[in-house]
Amino acid sequence: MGKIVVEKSPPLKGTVRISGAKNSALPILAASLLGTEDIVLEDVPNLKDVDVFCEVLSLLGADVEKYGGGKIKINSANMDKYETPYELMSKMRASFLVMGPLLTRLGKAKTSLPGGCAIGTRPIDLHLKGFKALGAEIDVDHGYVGAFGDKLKGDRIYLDFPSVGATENVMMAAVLAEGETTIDNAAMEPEIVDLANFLNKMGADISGAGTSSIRIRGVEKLGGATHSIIPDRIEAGTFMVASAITGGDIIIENVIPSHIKPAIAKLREIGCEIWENGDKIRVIGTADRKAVDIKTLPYPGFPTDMQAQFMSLMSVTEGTSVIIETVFENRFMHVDELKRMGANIKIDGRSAIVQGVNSLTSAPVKATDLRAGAALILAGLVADGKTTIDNIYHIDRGYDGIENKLSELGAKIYRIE
Ligand SMILES: CC(=O)N[C@H]1[C@@H](OP(=O)(O)OP(=O)(O)OC[C@H]2O[C@@H](n3ccc(=O)[nH]c3=O)[C@H](O)[C@@H]2O)O[C@H](CO)[C@@H](O)[C@@H]1O
Ligand SMILES: C=C(OP(=O)(O)O)C(=O)O
Repeated sequence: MGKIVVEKSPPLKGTVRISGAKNSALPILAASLLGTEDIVLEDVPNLKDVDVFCEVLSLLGADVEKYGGGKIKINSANMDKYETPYELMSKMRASFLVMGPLLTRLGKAKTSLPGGCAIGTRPIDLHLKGFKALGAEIDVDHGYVGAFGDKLKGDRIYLDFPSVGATENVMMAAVLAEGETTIDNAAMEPEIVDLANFLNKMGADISGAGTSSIRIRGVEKLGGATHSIIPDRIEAGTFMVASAITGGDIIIENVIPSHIKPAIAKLREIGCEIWENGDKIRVIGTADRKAVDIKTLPYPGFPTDMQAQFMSLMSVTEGTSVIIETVFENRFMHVDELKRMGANIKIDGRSAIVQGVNSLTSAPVKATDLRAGAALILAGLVADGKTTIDNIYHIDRGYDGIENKLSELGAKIYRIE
């Protein structure tokens, strides 16, 4: 596995096109197990996570054909396996999203327990609570979790936290259950809406996605669909910060501005100029930035997946910023790496107190998780010298050609073996 090298770069200029959203593509790939006819997905991002998910689908017996250019055809008519092995599960937590579809379509599902990761323990209790409410028996044994139930029955389910994954898994399990299911305190992320739209195209009957109460009326079977994945709001936000941190002037294409409102609002508070025009956003950075405070929250609050990138920006913004992480209990792994580059950050429980410094210096650093990796790239764009980033497989999980896209905007970034 190579490394990414980032050198201090000029202000970024030009236009960048955002890829389809990882966090939509993965649940939609899982949902493709529910249909018995051809499914054609467009604008699927070219990511390691998508490759692994396609491997999982093939292993379960689905036919998966990749055409390039973000187009994938899936047919799950002959899907007959119900077990996902540890080897694939350990590569990507989101593969747990096959549980709901397998359970409701085959009456059984078994996968290895996902375990914790760098950003937190990430339990699955809410997913299991939902499956149980639909009538499934849950069995946890030898590191595997099984869910069994020949005919699921709709029910009213309250999620103690608006978990994105639990909302998706339970919604997918409920589409073929008998009767009506309501998910209360559901997650409201745009990716939930994209998944519901896709399922409805396949013949499901879901209403209320995008609100905190989702109603699913069970149907007998689902067919095929053609669907374009929505743009990745986190990739868009990352490029917005890249323009802000370098004092650049870039146009970001293929973005839905209403999906990324908190990042737009914060960048405006910081002093950047932002223009929204249809599916484009222009971000003009400035050296004269103001410190701001940030608190991550479920959608429509400030996304936890943008916290690390804003931490890099606040590290080189005069004044004191307080960043509070409320979604994951351990999502500050990037702090030590940024400190190695000269950032002045103190952690106090779930808060990071960032005292802006005039400049960062390059250092060999490690991407501890996906967004931490993005934050280090952003810091590298303004640090003196050459920053070498290791463990870049995290970055490849979720960014489609990030170094090519940044290079085209004038950044000095490349990969070495
Ligand atoms: C593939 C995908 O879409 N990943 C996103 C998804 O992850 P994911 O779906 O894993 O995130 P969740 O919304 O489920 O997790 C949010 C919080 O709920 C907790 N929790 C979750 C499930 C559960 O059964 N019990 C429980 O306590 C988690 O530990 C975490 O503290 O939403 C996160 C929160 O926006 C994003 O950071 C991830 O990028
Ligand atoms: C945490 C993330 O993803 P995942 O849930 O796939 O680990 C992310 O996209 O920042």
